Amino acid sequence: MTPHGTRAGEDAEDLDVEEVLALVNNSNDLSGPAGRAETDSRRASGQPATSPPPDARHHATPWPEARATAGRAARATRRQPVSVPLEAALGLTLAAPLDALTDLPSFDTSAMDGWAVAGPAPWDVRDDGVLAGHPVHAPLTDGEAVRIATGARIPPDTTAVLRSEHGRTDEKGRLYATRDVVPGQDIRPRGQECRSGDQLLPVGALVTPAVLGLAAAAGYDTVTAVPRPRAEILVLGDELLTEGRPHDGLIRDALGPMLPPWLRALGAEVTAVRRVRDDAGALHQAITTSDADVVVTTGGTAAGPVDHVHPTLRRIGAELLVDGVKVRPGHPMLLARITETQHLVGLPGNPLAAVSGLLTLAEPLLRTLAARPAPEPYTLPTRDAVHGHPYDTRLVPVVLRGDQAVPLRYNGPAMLRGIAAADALAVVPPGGVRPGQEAELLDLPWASGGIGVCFT
Ligand SMILES: Nc1nc2c(c(=O)[nH]1)N[C@H]1C(S)=C(S)[C@@H](COP(=O)(O)OP(=O)(O)OC[C@H]3O[C@@H](n4cnc5c(N)ncnc54)[C@H](O)[C@@H]3O)O[C@H]1N2
Ligand code: MOO
Repeated sequence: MTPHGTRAGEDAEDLDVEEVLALVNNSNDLSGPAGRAETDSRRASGQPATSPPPDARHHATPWPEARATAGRAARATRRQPVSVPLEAALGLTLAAPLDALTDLPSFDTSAMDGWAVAGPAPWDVRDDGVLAGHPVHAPLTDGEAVRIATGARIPPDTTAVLRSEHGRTDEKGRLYATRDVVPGQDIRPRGQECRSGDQLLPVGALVTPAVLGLAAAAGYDTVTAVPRPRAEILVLGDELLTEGRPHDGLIRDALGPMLPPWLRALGAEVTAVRRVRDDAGALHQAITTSDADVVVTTGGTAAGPVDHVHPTLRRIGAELLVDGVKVRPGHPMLLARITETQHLVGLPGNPLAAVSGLLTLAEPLLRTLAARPAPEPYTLPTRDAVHGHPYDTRLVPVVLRGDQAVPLRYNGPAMLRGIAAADALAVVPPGGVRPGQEAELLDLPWASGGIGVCFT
């Protein structure tokens, strides 16, 4: 069982994601300005949630603001902490403090292979020995020694542990030390690392492989954590093939294979990947029957004859939080609140535009739902000049070489060749960057070396 630590009189089980996030990320002002306040006041006034009229859609959101809005969007969503077996907890955020369930070490322990000795040398060595995992041994009396292994319990009344390389026996089998013996040497006293009840890690800590080890050592079988947000992927497009080579105007679905592991790396549990034909009724059915925290659609965000995402969101009365972003590629991306507890991220169909939507909208949204801390922003000089868009931010695949970001070719919206070789995306402001100019970088989950590399 997992204990329920308390914080200032609160039951940890009552902590919701918002509180955990506040603890994880308390230096950021996440209370947020416009978007949230506007949403809340609209709700409070009882007005129906509606998308803006079509003629307002060209008022795309600036890229930094779109990310901030996505990061704030889920803050009001209450998600109850869950008890998770250690083997399933990697990458989650602790929703209760990790308090030691035992002293560590939980008994006086030998730090070395050698002898437990009592009193001054020489010592008569007992016939038996003490191994790790053995129960308590009979007390030693002065002048006695017993062979002992690293990790074994120290017999009562032991003065010190003599390492095997620091002892020699005479012809009568008596043991001598070849250097001074300091009382207590090479004994790890019970409670040296912690006492039962000590807080080992606070609420908000990320469960890393090391945390799993610490939790196990401290007696845990489960930890109390923020659950992984559940994401369902709806792949739209009648032109998509799931196998073989493109033919007769049909193309391979590149997003079906790419999105599930990417979303997992961003902290989501992917519950399903469903292919939805270009039919408004089918899309309506798929969205309204989903029980995922986040529905991710691909394609159908623009204004073509079979682009059904906007009309469907209007039909269900979804609240459009972001409707188009001033970013290239990916400008038709969108974020909507479809129920009190569910969001929809609409990724454009062009594959690199979809990646842009993942990093712009899905990443901050999932991060908030999972109560993960925001990555520290960082910049590097770009080796080469990168053309900018006149008004919009560009996201350009780069490889990191030394302390420089090297822009890659094949960075068009429909291309994956650049991103497949990349370490990061460079954020290129309107107007572009000159050679040697610093640009912000968004690490790709597998290149960052962070917990995200664990595609569990
Ligand atoms: N009149 C306008 N047309 C378009 C605009 C615009 O502003 N005005 N924006 C363009 C941009 S930019 C993008 S990006 C796309 C976004 O289109 P949709 O989200 O509606 O996506 P689709 O039309 O369904 O597909 C676009 C493109 O991507 C291919 N695709 C779709 N899904 C997949 C997939 N799973 N794997 C691989 N490729 C996929 C699809 O076949 C199309 O070629 O709109 C532009 N048009
Ligand atoms: O979003 Mo589109 O793919 O910019 O070019």
